[in-house]
Order: sequence, then C-alpha cells, then structure tokens
Amino acid sequence: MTMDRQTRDHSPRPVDAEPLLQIKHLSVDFRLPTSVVHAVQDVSLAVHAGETLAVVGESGSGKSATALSVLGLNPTPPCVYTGGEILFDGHDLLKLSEKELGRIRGRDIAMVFQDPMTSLDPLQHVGAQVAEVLGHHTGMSRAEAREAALAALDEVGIPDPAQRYRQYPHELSGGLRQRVMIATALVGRPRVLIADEPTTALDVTVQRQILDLLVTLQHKHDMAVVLITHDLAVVAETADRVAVMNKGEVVESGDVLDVFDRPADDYTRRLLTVTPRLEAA
Ligand SMILES: Nc1ncnc2c1ncn2[C@@H]1O[C@H](COP(=O)(O)OP(=O)(O)OP(=O)(O)O)[C@@H](O)[C@H]1O
Repeated sequence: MTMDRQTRDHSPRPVDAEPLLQIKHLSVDFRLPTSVVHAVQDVSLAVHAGETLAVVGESGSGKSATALSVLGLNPTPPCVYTGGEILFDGHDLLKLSEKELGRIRGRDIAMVFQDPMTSLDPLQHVGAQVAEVLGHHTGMSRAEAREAALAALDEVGIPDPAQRYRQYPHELSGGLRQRVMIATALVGRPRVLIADEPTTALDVTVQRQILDLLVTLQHKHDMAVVLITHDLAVVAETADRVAVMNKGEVVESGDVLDVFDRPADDYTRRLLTVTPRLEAA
C-alpha cells in the first residue's frame, strides 16, 4: 500500500521543538473485584503544536484509557495509575489535584467524544452549553460569552447559529450535534484537542465533513490533535504521525507514510491488510 506524499500537507516543524504533550511510560490498571486489567502498559507518546498524532488499534487495545488519562477522566476506582508521567506545560498532569486539572480541562486541553448525546446536556440549549465553557474559564460577561458562543457555532459550520443556539441536542442531526461538541471543545481555544472516535457514530458523508472541519480548525488555531480511531483510512487522510496499540502497548509508531508504507510490526501489517478502504486513500 502506498500513499501519495505530494497531496499531504506535512508542515515542517523545527527539529528541536519540544512536544506540547508528552506521555512517558504510562501504565494504567483497572482493578476489578476478581481480576486486574493491564489496560495501558509502558505507553510513550508525544504530540507537537500543529500536528496530528493518531492512536490506532483494535477495540480494547487501550486507546481510550490512554486518552482519558491525560485529563484524569478514567473512573477511579477501578482505575489506578501505576506508572509514568503525562507532561504538559512543565507539569506532570498525573500529579495535579482535581481542582488544578479542572483548570486545564477545556481551556488548555479539550476532548471530543464519539457520541455527543452522552456528552451534551439533553436539558440545556446547545448554545448555552458552548457559552458555559467560557463562563468556567474566562471572566467574560454573559453577553460576551453568548457572542463568543455564536461565533463558535458559526465557525464550526452550523447554519443560522442564532436560531440553533436555542435548540436542544435532540433537535439536531447527529452531524450538527458533533459540530456543537467541537464548538464546545474549541471555544476555550485549547492548545491540545483529543478526539476519541469523533466520527464513528456518523454516516460516511458526514464523517468526511467533520474530519475536514477538524483539520481546518487545527490548522487555523495551530492545535496539537490526538486522534483516537480504529479507522486506518481516517489516519491516512488526516494524521502526521501514528502510534499503533495492541493489548495496552504501543507496538509501533512513526510518520504515517513510513508506518503505512513499511510497517515494521506484524500487528500493524495485519491491521493494514484488514482495511480495504486504504487502497483508495
Ligand atoms: N472503566 C473501566 N473499568 C474496567 N475496565 C475498563 C474500563 N475502561 C476500560 N477498561 C478495559 O481496559 C482495556 C482497554 O480499554 P479501552 O477502552 O482503552 O480500549 P480502546 O482501545 O479504546 O477500545 P475501543 O476502541 O473499543 O474504545 C479493555 O480491556 C477494557 O475492557
């Protein structure tokens, strides 16, 4: 499988640039009543500003547990962080208090999940939910937060934002709901966006539009994006680098073009052969 290097936008970055977010030797267990799941084992990942790192692997390989660790969102218990560091802005996020992490969530590092229905409040107007993020993180007045939320809805391509502002999540299509989630994530201008299967629940045409939107916004705001997905075609189209996870470990990582053209690990090779859509990517 080969990909056209000419058509991909790989913005060069200074070789000595520090990663914005760095996960070093992270290990995470889930201690259940009768067993222990070693969900993440000695995982190291790094992402720079303006770069997309894809984390791929089959279901249960530890992608989400790794991503959720960044913002301390794995349920504790049963989750126990057994080793490693997550470095952001000179801090080890694993050592921060809940209050300190709360300040980083949404403002510096934001997440988008697969299913907006579980992340959005069904009883609150969508616009108010976008504005609420600003209330948490800035000193904006209500009117200013409303204006900024309207601008964010507009930026993510929601038609007629003033009217949509006053709708509830169930009144929107799946694609529009995911756009609201993205607006909610990005309105605080985070430097890192973690997107966990952001398009899996959507039909193929809408998937394309949402991915295009994420790429556009990433370039516009020079964000670092960690994209969790099991879809290698999505990786081929959007990511700069890829880390392949299997059974809690990173088995291979590198430039997407290199890894996909010349996979070094058997597991990566197997993943690539079961993804026919890649041929067209
Ligand atoms: N809250 C939890 N309690 C117990 N076990 C968990 C919990 N969350 C994840 N696990 C287990 O940890 C392992 C890794 O799960 P994780 O959700 O990170 O995988 P994944 O690669 O993201 O899979 P998927 O693509 O299906 O989301 C799995 O064995 C899973 O069952």
